[in-house]
Amino acid sequence: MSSAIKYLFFFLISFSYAQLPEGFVYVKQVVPDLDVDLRYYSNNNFIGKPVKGYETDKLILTVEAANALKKIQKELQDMNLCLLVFDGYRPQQAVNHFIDWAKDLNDTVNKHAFYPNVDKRNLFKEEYIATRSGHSKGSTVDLTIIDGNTGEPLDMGSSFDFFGEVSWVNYNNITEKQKANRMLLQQVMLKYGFRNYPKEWWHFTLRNEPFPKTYFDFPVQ
Ligand SMILES: C[C@@H](N)C(=O)N[C@H](C)C(=O)O
Ligand SMILES: [Zn+2]
Repeated sequence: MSSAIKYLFFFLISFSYAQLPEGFVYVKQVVPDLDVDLRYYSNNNFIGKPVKGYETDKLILTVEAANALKKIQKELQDMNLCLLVFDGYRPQQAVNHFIDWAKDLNDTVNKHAFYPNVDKRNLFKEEYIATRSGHSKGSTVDLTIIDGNTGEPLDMGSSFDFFGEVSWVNYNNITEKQKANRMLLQQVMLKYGFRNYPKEWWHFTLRNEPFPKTYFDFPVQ
């Protein structure tokens, strides 16, 4: 490719990304081969429709969190595995949408798939959803591991955002294979500086997060 064409290519690419606050990146610019399925941009989530503040399916994180994911992806690829990310930076307006949704107890369209055994009124009380989320600080991710050949997620014993005891990391009544898959995810995430939230096997926060006290609200666009 000639340098003029290269320049044009990067010029055009840069138009598809908005300007982010300093310290944040579009993760695909750091880890181009990362699989992302931003669930809150879709109907496939616990509220059953796209969430406010998610205007595109582009994953955004702090630079530090994205760099850590790059190392994790590399380590997994050496085992013919990859990461699949469901959520990263989450604006406060999205969290506020969750809070408003929770007030309408008649709206249970996706209860069967995401919280069949938890009363909707208890989702915040039981800490499956937070009113002030680590995600809004930009260094928290929800993710799993997929098989490099098939693209199928490893069996973790429950699906992403299945709110209930079966998703607690140390839940015992799952198969040895499911436990081993959870442990692999734990091990690789902890190795590169993340800590897990014990009630959700998929939720990890960078220990040395650069914005530990700031809840951001810029949209995902
Ligand atoms: C909603 C779920 N994906 C999640 O991220 N839960 C934690 C507790 C949060 O809301 O920060
Ligand atoms: Zn999460």
